Amino acid sequence: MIQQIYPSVQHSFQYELNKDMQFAAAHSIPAEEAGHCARVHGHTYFANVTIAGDELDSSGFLVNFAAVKKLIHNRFDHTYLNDHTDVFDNNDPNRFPTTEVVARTIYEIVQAFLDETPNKATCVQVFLRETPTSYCIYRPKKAASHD
Ligand SMILES: Nc1nc2c(c(=O)[nH]1)N=C([C@H](O)[C@H](O)COP(=O)(O)OP(=O)(O)OP(=O)(O)O)CN2
Ligand SMILES: [Zn+2]
Repeated sequence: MIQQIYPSVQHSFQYELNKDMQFAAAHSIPAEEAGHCARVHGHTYFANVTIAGDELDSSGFLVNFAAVKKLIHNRFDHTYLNDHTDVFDNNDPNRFPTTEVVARTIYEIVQAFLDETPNKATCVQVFLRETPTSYCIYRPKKAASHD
């Protein structure tokens, strides 16, 4: 699915960057309702990460494409997602490695990295395809306004 057009996300930033990547990983969903997905099985995940901002860094990048790939692909490719107990938890449905939770986790990893960069870009969308017929889009809620 790389090179497909993804749903667009509304924002008012001047720059928007998109990084496609894929990783092969196994998982199991530890819930009776998951049926055969409760058994260990694998997918080739396709992720599209959308990052936006107004400021470029000293390389003229919003963020280096390679850094985004390294964060996600290098961490999860050819692994068993349930083993990543720093981000997934077989005892907490909000942290089972479902498409929804993996998409949110990719957002959290990318945003934590961006928060440490000088130009502080924002991850505005993660599109995650798990199978040819199933995908999830995660978009963070906008920070609450206090004025
Ligand atoms: N909301 C969710 N539902 C399901 C998830 C999920 O992460 N979130 N995951 C699964 C399974 O892990 C499976 O990987 C995907 O299931 P499914 O799309 O049903 O896969 P199929 O190939 O069987 O799909 P068909 O196109 O219907 O053949 C299940 N549900
Ligand atoms: Zn699955």
